[in-house]
Order: sequence, then structure tokens, then C-alpha cells
Amino acid sequence: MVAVTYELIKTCKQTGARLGRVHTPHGSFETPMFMPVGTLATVKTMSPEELERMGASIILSNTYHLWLRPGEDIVEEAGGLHKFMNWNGSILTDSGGFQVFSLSDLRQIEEEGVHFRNHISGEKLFLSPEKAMRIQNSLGADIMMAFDECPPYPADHDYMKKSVERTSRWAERCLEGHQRPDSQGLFGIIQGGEYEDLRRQSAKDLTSLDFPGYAVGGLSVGEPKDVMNRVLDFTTPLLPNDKPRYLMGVGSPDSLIDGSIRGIDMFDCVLPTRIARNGTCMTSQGRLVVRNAKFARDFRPIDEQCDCHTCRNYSRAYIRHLVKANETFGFRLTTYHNLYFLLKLMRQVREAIREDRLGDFREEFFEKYGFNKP
Ligand SMILES: CCOC(=O)Nc1nc2cc3nc(NC)[nH]c3cc2c(=O)[nH]1
Ligand SMILES: [Zn+2]
Repeated sequence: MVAVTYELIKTCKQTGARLGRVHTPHGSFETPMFMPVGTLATVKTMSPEELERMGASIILSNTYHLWLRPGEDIVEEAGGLHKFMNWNGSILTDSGGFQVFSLSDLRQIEEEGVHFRNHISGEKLFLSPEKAMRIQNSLGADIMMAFDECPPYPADHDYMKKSVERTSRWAERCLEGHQRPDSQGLFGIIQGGEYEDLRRQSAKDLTSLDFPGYAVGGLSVGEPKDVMNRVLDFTTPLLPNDKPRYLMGVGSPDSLIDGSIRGIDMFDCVLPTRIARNGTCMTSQGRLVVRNAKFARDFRPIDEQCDCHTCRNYSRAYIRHLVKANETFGFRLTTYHNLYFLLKLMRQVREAIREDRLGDFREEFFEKYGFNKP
């Protein structure tokens, strides 16, 4: 029994975008889909009930962070992440260590695995493909990610080639180390940086291992957007049509649309929740920094075209007041709106695919949001 399956519903006639449906042991969801990030088993300031009400069907948590705090053993004793955090939708766990790995001063990568420093206590840590599988098996996520190296950007071709080959060897070790393939789907991660030959190599190695889904890794690590789009142009066609494709760490509105056009089905990003906590909101007219003095007496909603709980009940003036006073409720309101905004954007993307007009939707959205302005 395969834990995670994909159903291609249709392809947009105007672009390469796909409308699909992913089935997991905790429900199914249409794609392209955005996944709110809940690093420490909570999407910061949101309750599971609010996530459900806004239309989230899958959220992301981090293996590395939960390994350190509270420990995967405690989560396992609770009956797994779903029970521990009372979330009945789907969960994907990625490493969350990608920032730590690339930034850690002690980071040392060997064939066996990665040595690095605990970002909280400073103690020395070691993670291997086998250990990453054991942790994710204990956490009980519906979708697990293979243990890979996400090289920094830019990286020279020689380094990247060696890294891709090791990541492919690690992918095999992950499949061998995965204890629960019938209840947890393990996705492989394609690396190779901006080099087409290495992306081909990585895709060939991993698709021959027959994972239930594939992620495009090594992007959204500081490269310009046109580099990301170019890499996607030659990478997504290398992936099987009948499996989900997940672009890791991508979540600005323009990248979600451009990634969908290039055949990506799943996205995650901390952007909406992170900027919400400093009072910045995504709106149909572009970004709005609610703490700005000009909103002190502005009693309109954050976004007049938004029908979310925040926009139906609270004003810019009130949210500005809360944010400036560092009131937690203010950040709950901005977070709810930003997540709703992206989930609604993905609904509009799926609608546009159904009607074969995602290219037109892109032009309209970019114009309104201000992406086309030089
Ligand atoms: C054990 C699971 O390993 C991973 O999650 N690896 C992985 N994670 C990534 C996270 C990323 N976040 C961003 N931008 C914010 N880019 C990312 C890339 C990777 C990746 O290549 N590989
Ligand atoms: Zn709203």
C-alpha cells in the first residue's frame, strides 16, 4: 500500500501548470497548494481550528527543530505529530536544518552524515540519512523528506557535482532506513544548483529509486528569480508526471504563480507568517506595512478585496495600534490574513488552470500587485 499518491486532473492549455490531487493518510488536497510552515509543531500564533477555517489542508514541520525540542521520542509517545498538536490534516516534515546546516560554523559534511553545532546549546550534533529517517518515522508525518545536502548559492560545478553524487547515495540510504513506507510517503530531493547537467544527473538517480514524490531542492537560497525560473524550466520536465513536485522554501506570490506555471504542485515558505510578525501584510495591491503612521485613522480593512476573518472584522487603525503596542492579537490578525491571502491565491491559480487561463491570471495579478513595475 503506497501512503501518498497523486492524481493529475488536467494540464492548463495556456501554460505548463497542472491541476492535481494528492492523497495522504490524513486526507487529500488539490494542487498547486501552499503549505503553512509550523516549525515547532505550531504555525506561529495560529490554532489548528483557524488553519482549518482558512482552508489549509497540509502544514509543514521541521525534523531538526523537533529533534532538539521537545525530542521525537516525546512526540512519538504522544501518538505522533497529528495527536501532539491536534492537527487532523496532512503534515510534511522537512529538515528545517537547511538554514542551520548552511550557517553553522561547525558544519562538516562527510559520507556518513553532517556534523554541526546545536543552534540553541552550542553542543556538537551529528545527523545521518538513517537518523533523519528514524526521527521522521517517530514524528509520524504523512510526507517525509530525504536527507540531502542543500549547497549554498553560488557553488562551483566541481563542488556541486560531488554534492549531488553524495545526495544520491544518501537518498538510497534513506529508502533503506525508512521503517514505515506504508503509512509515510518519502519524497526524494533533486539537487544540482543552476547546472543543467547536474540537475539531469540528480533527477536520473532519484527517479530511478521510485519515490512517491519529488522535491526540487537547492533553490530559494539567494539566487535571482530568473535563475530559479530557468532551473525549473529544465528540471520539472525531468520529473514523472504521475507524482507530486514540491518546490522547497518558495512562497512569494509571484514565485508561487511562476512555479505553478512551470509544473510545481506544492510550495512552502515562512514568508507570510514571518513578515506578519513584524506587521507587514500581503494585499491584492501589494505589500502594506500596517505600523505606518498613515494608517493611524484608516478604518478600512487590511485588504478591501479580502473576505478573511481579519478583513471582515478589524481595521488597519486597530491592527496598527496592536502591532505598535506589540500586542500578540495584532500578530494573530496579520498572520491569519497573510496565510489566507496565499491560500486564496492558490485557489485562484487552480481555478485559472481549470479554465486554461493561468497566463492571463499571471498578467492581471502581476499588474495589480505591482510586480511589473520596473
Ligand atoms: C531531511 C529533509 O531535508 C530537507 O528538508 N532538505 C532541504 N530543505 C530545503 C529547505 C529550503 N528552504 C529554502 N528556502 C527558504 N530552500 C530550501 C532548499 C532545501 C533543500 O534543498 N533541501
Ligand atoms: Zn484578509
